[in-house]
Amino acid sequence: MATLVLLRHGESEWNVKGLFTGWVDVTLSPAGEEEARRGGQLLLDAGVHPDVVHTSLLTRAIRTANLALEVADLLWLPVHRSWRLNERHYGALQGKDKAQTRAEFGDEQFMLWRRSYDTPPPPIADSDEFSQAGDPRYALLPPELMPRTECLKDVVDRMLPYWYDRIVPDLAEGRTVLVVAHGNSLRALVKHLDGIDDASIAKLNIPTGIPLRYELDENFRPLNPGGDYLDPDAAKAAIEAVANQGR
Ligand SMILES: O=C(O)[C@@H](CO)OP(=O)(O)O
Repeated sequence: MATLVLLRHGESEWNVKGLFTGWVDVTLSPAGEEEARRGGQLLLDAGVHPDVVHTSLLTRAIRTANLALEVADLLWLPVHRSWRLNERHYGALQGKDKAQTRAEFGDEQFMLWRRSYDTPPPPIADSDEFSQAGDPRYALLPPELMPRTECLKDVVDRMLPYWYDRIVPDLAEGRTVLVVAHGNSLRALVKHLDGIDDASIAKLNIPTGIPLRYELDENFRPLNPGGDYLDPDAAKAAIEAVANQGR
Protein backbone atom coordinates (compact mmCIF):
# COMPACT_ATOMS: atom_id res chain seq x y z
CA MET A 1 0.00 0.00 0.00
CA ALA A 2 1.23 3.50 -0.82
CA THR A 3 0.01 6.96 0.11
CA LEU A 4 -0.43 9.72 -2.47
CA VAL A 5 -1.48 13.23 -1.48
CA LEU A 6 -2.68 15.73 -4.08
CA LEU A 7 -2.67 19.45 -3.27
CA ARG A 8 -3.95 22.19 -5.57
CA HIS A 9 -2.09 25.48 -5.10
CA GLY A 10 -3.67 28.13 -2.87
CA GLU A 11 -5.83 30.87 -4.36
CA SER A 12 -3.87 32.86 -6.98
CA GLU A 13 -4.09 36.55 -7.81
CA TRP A 14 -5.93 35.66 -11.01
CA ASN A 15 -8.32 33.31 -9.19
CA VAL A 16 -9.34 36.40 -7.23
CA LYS A 17 -9.78 38.46 -10.41
CA GLY A 18 -11.70 35.66 -12.19
CA LEU A 19 -9.28 35.44 -15.14
CA PHE A 20 -8.38 32.34 -17.16
CA THR A 21 -4.82 31.57 -16.09
CA GLY A 22 -3.39 28.38 -17.59
CA TRP A 23 0.38 28.72 -18.07
CA VAL A 24 0.53 32.41 -17.10
CA ASP A 25 2.82 32.55 -14.09
CA VAL A 26 0.79 34.46 -11.51
CA THR A 27 1.57 34.25 -7.82
CA LEU A 28 -0.56 33.47 -4.76
CA SER A 29 -2.95 35.99 -3.20
CA PRO A 30 -2.46 36.64 0.54
CA ALA A 31 -5.45 34.31 1.16
CA GLY A 32 -3.78 31.70 -1.07
CA GLU A 33 -0.60 31.88 1.02
CA GLU A 34 -2.72 31.27 4.10
CA GLU A 35 -4.47 28.32 2.40
CA ALA A 36 -1.08 26.81 1.56
CA ARG A 37 0.06 27.07 5.19
CA ARG A 38 -3.22 25.55 6.32
CA GLY A 39 -2.66 22.72 3.84
CA GLY A 40 0.65 22.01 5.61
CA GLN A 41 -1.09 22.10 8.99
CA LEU A 42 -3.75 19.65 7.74
CA LEU A 43 -0.98 17.25 6.70
CA LEU A 44 0.61 17.56 10.14
CA ASP A 45 -2.70 17.10 11.97
CA ALA A 46 -3.53 14.01 9.90
CA GLY A 47 -0.10 12.51 10.60
CA VAL A 48 0.73 12.42 6.89
CA HIS A 49 4.51 12.66 6.37
CA PRO A 50 5.46 13.02 2.70
CA ASP A 51 8.89 11.67 1.67
CA VAL A 52 9.08 13.38 -1.70
CA VAL A 53 7.33 16.21 -3.55
CA HIS A 54 6.47 16.60 -7.23
CA THR A 55 5.30 19.95 -8.54
CA SER A 56 4.98 22.03 -11.70
CA LEU A 57 7.15 24.82 -13.12
CA LEU A 58 4.64 27.47 -12.07
CA THR A 59 5.25 29.81 -9.14
CA ARG A 60 1.84 29.35 -7.53
CA ALA A 61 2.39 25.60 -7.12
CA ILE A 62 6.06 25.93 -6.11
CA ARG A 63 5.23 28.54 -3.45
CA THR A 64 2.29 26.48 -2.17
CA ALA A 65 4.59 23.49 -1.75
CA ASN A 66 7.17 25.60 0.08
CA LEU A 67 4.65 27.25 2.42
CA ALA A 68 2.96 23.93 3.26
CA LEU A 69 6.28 22.16 3.79
CA GLU A 70 7.56 24.94 6.02
CA VAL A 71 4.61 24.54 8.37
CA ALA A 72 5.16 20.77 8.43
CA ASP A 73 8.92 21.33 9.06
CA LEU A 74 9.66 19.48 5.82
CA LEU A 75 11.37 22.14 3.71
CA TRP A 76 14.31 19.74 3.34
CA LEU A 77 12.33 17.17 1.31
CA PRO A 78 13.46 16.36 -2.24
CA VAL A 79 11.33 18.25 -4.78
CA HIS A 80 11.00 17.44 -8.48
CA ARG A 81 9.45 19.91 -10.91
CA SER A 82 8.04 19.24 -14.36
CA TRP A 83 6.08 21.11 -17.02
CA ARG A 84 4.02 17.90 -17.26
CA LEU A 85 2.31 18.89 -13.97
CA ASN A 86 1.59 22.46 -15.18
CA GLU A 87 -1.95 23.77 -15.35
CA ARG A 88 -3.81 23.12 -18.60
CA HIS A 89 -2.68 25.62 -21.23
CA TYR A 90 -5.78 27.79 -21.76
CA GLY A 91 -4.82 28.98 -25.25
CA ALA A 92 -6.24 32.32 -26.40
CA LEU A 93 -8.42 32.49 -23.26
CA GLN A 94 -5.35 33.12 -21.05
CA GLY A 95 -5.74 36.55 -19.43
CA LYS A 96 -9.45 36.80 -20.33
CA ASP A 97 -12.15 37.50 -17.76
CA LYS A 98 -14.28 34.35 -17.14
CA ALA A 99 -17.58 36.19 -16.59
CA GLN A 100 -17.05 38.37 -19.69
CA THR A 101 -16.16 35.31 -21.78
CA ARG A 102 -19.32 33.57 -20.64
CA ALA A 103 -21.43 36.65 -21.44
CA GLU A 104 -19.82 37.01 -24.88
CA PHE A 105 -19.87 33.37 -26.04
CA GLY A 106 -22.77 31.91 -24.01
CA ASP A 107 -22.90 29.31 -21.27
CA GLU A 108 -22.61 26.29 -23.54
CA GLN A 109 -19.42 27.39 -25.33
CA PHE A 110 -17.96 28.68 -22.05
CA MET A 111 -18.49 25.30 -20.36
CA LEU A 112 -17.20 23.42 -23.42
CA TRP A 113 -13.94 25.33 -23.20
CA ARG A 114 -13.77 25.06 -19.42
CA ARG A 115 -14.81 21.50 -18.75
CA SER A 116 -15.34 19.40 -21.90
CA TYR A 117 -12.80 16.60 -22.24
CA ASP A 118 -11.71 17.19 -25.81
CA THR A 119 -12.56 20.74 -26.97
CA PRO A 120 -9.51 23.01 -26.61
CA PRO A 121 -9.90 26.81 -26.69
CA PRO A 122 -8.46 28.54 -29.78
CA PRO A 123 -4.63 28.53 -29.73
CA ILE A 124 -2.75 31.53 -28.39
CA ALA A 125 -0.57 33.55 -30.80
CA ASP A 126 3.15 33.66 -29.95
CA SER A 127 2.88 37.46 -30.08
CA ASP A 128 0.12 37.50 -27.41
CA GLU A 129 1.19 39.17 -24.16
CA PHE A 130 0.08 36.03 -22.29
CA SER A 131 1.96 33.54 -24.52
CA GLN A 132 4.79 31.44 -23.02
CA ALA A 133 6.77 31.30 -26.29
CA GLY A 134 10.31 32.36 -25.37
CA ASP A 135 9.84 31.77 -21.63
CA PRO A 136 13.27 30.45 -20.49
CA ARG A 137 11.73 27.85 -18.19
CA TYR A 138 10.59 25.91 -21.29
CA ALA A 139 13.89 26.33 -23.19
CA LEU A 140 14.68 22.60 -22.90
CA LEU A 141 11.20 21.51 -23.94
CA PRO A 142 11.26 20.18 -27.55
CA PRO A 143 9.40 22.82 -29.62
CA GLU A 144 6.84 20.29 -30.87
CA LEU A 145 5.79 19.56 -27.26
CA MET A 146 5.23 23.23 -26.38
CA PRO A 147 1.43 23.70 -26.20
CA ARG A 148 -0.42 26.74 -27.51
CA THR A 149 -3.71 25.44 -26.16
CA GLU A 150 -4.86 22.23 -24.46
CA CYS A 151 -8.07 20.37 -23.69
CA LEU A 152 -8.16 18.05 -20.66
CA LYS A 153 -7.39 15.06 -22.91
CA ASP A 154 -4.14 16.75 -23.95
CA VAL A 155 -3.29 17.23 -20.26
CA VAL A 156 -3.95 13.54 -19.52
CA ASP A 157 -1.68 12.60 -22.45
CA ARG A 158 1.25 14.77 -21.32
CA MET A 159 0.79 14.13 -17.58
CA LEU A 160 0.59 10.31 -17.67
CA PRO A 161 4.22 9.74 -18.76
CA TYR A 162 5.28 11.69 -15.65
CA TRP A 163 2.93 9.63 -13.48
CA TYR A 164 4.29 6.33 -14.74
CA ASP A 165 7.96 7.30 -15.08
CA ARG A 166 8.51 9.59 -12.09
CA ILE A 167 5.73 9.30 -9.50
CA VAL A 168 4.89 5.56 -9.59
CA PRO A 169 8.57 4.58 -8.99
CA ASP A 170 8.53 6.68 -5.79
CA LEU A 171 5.29 5.00 -4.68
CA ALA A 172 6.74 1.59 -5.55
CA GLU A 173 9.66 2.33 -3.20
CA GLY A 174 7.09 2.83 -0.42
CA ARG A 175 7.46 6.62 -0.33
CA THR A 176 4.55 8.85 0.61
CA VAL A 177 4.27 11.20 -2.36
CA LEU A 178 2.94 14.77 -2.30
CA VAL A 179 1.93 16.21 -5.69
CA VAL A 180 1.39 19.98 -5.62
CA ALA A 181 -0.21 21.05 -8.88
CA HIS A 182 -3.23 22.72 -10.49
CA GLY A 183 -7.00 22.45 -10.87
CA ASN A 184 -6.87 20.81 -14.29
CA SER A 185 -3.61 18.85 -14.07
CA LEU A 186 -4.99 17.28 -10.87
CA ARG A 187 -8.36 16.64 -12.58
CA ALA A 188 -6.37 14.74 -15.23
CA LEU A 189 -4.62 12.66 -12.56
CA VAL A 190 -7.83 11.98 -10.61
CA LYS A 191 -9.55 10.95 -13.88
CA HIS A 192 -6.83 8.35 -14.36
CA LEU A 193 -6.75 7.16 -10.73
CA ASP A 194 -10.51 6.83 -10.33
CA GLY A 195 -11.20 5.69 -13.91
CA ILE A 196 -13.67 8.53 -14.47
CA ASP A 197 -15.23 8.52 -17.95
CA ASP A 198 -14.80 11.37 -20.42
CA ALA A 199 -18.28 12.84 -19.84
CA SER A 200 -18.37 12.58 -16.02
CA ILE A 201 -15.01 14.33 -15.54
CA ALA A 202 -16.73 17.62 -16.55
CA LYS A 203 -18.39 17.66 -13.13
CA LEU A 204 -15.24 17.15 -11.08
CA ASN A 205 -13.71 20.26 -9.53
CA ILE A 206 -10.71 20.46 -7.19
CA PRO A 207 -10.59 23.07 -4.39
CA THR A 208 -7.49 25.15 -3.66
CA GLY A 209 -5.24 24.33 -0.70
CA ILE A 210 -6.96 21.22 0.74
CA PRO A 211 -4.91 18.00 0.64
CA LEU A 212 -6.64 15.01 -0.99
CA ARG A 213 -5.27 11.68 0.26
CA TYR A 214 -5.36 8.42 -1.70
CA GLU A 215 -4.30 5.02 -0.40
CA LEU A 216 -3.19 2.95 -3.40
CA ASP A 217 -3.05 -0.81 -3.93
CA GLU A 218 -0.15 -2.71 -5.53
CA ASN A 219 -1.40 -1.64 -8.98
CA PHE A 220 -1.42 2.01 -7.85
CA ARG A 221 -5.20 2.11 -7.92
CA PRO A 222 -7.19 3.73 -5.08
CA LEU A 223 -8.30 1.63 -2.13
CA ASN A 224 -10.41 4.69 -1.25
CA PRO A 225 -11.97 5.71 -4.60
CA GLY A 226 -12.35 9.48 -4.89
CA GLY A 227 -9.75 9.97 -2.16
CA ASP A 228 -10.30 11.68 1.19
CA TYR A 229 -10.02 15.43 1.64
CA LEU A 230 -8.25 16.19 4.91
CA ASP A 231 -10.92 18.86 5.57
CA PRO A 232 -14.08 17.45 3.93
CA ASP A 233 -16.44 20.28 4.97
CA ALA A 234 -14.18 23.03 3.65
CA ALA A 235 -13.61 21.00 0.46
CA LYS A 236 -17.36 20.71 -0.21
CA ALA A 237 -17.92 24.48 -0.09
CA ALA A 238 -14.76 25.25 -2.08
CA ILE A 239 -15.62 22.71 -4.83
CA GLU A 240 -18.97 24.47 -5.30
CA ALA A 241 -17.21 27.85 -5.61
CA VAL A 242 -14.84 26.53 -8.32
CA ALA A 243 -17.78 25.04 -10.26
CA ASN A 244 -19.56 28.40 -10.22
CA GLN A 245 -16.65 30.56 -11.42
CA GLY A 246 -17.67 32.98 -14.17
CA ARG A 247 -21.28 33.16 -12.98
O1 LIG B 1 -7.86 29.57 -15.12
C1 LIG B 1 -7.34 28.44 -14.96
O2 LIG B 1 -6.20 28.14 -15.34
C2 LIG B 1 -8.16 27.35 -14.27
C3 LIG B 1 -7.74 27.19 -12.83
O3 LIG B 1 -7.80 28.38 -12.11
O4 LIG B 1 -9.51 27.72 -14.34
P1 LIG B 1 -10.76 26.74 -14.54
O5 LIG B 1 -11.17 26.22 -13.20
O6 LIG B 1 -11.82 27.68 -15.12
O7 LIG B 1 -10.39 25.66 -15.51
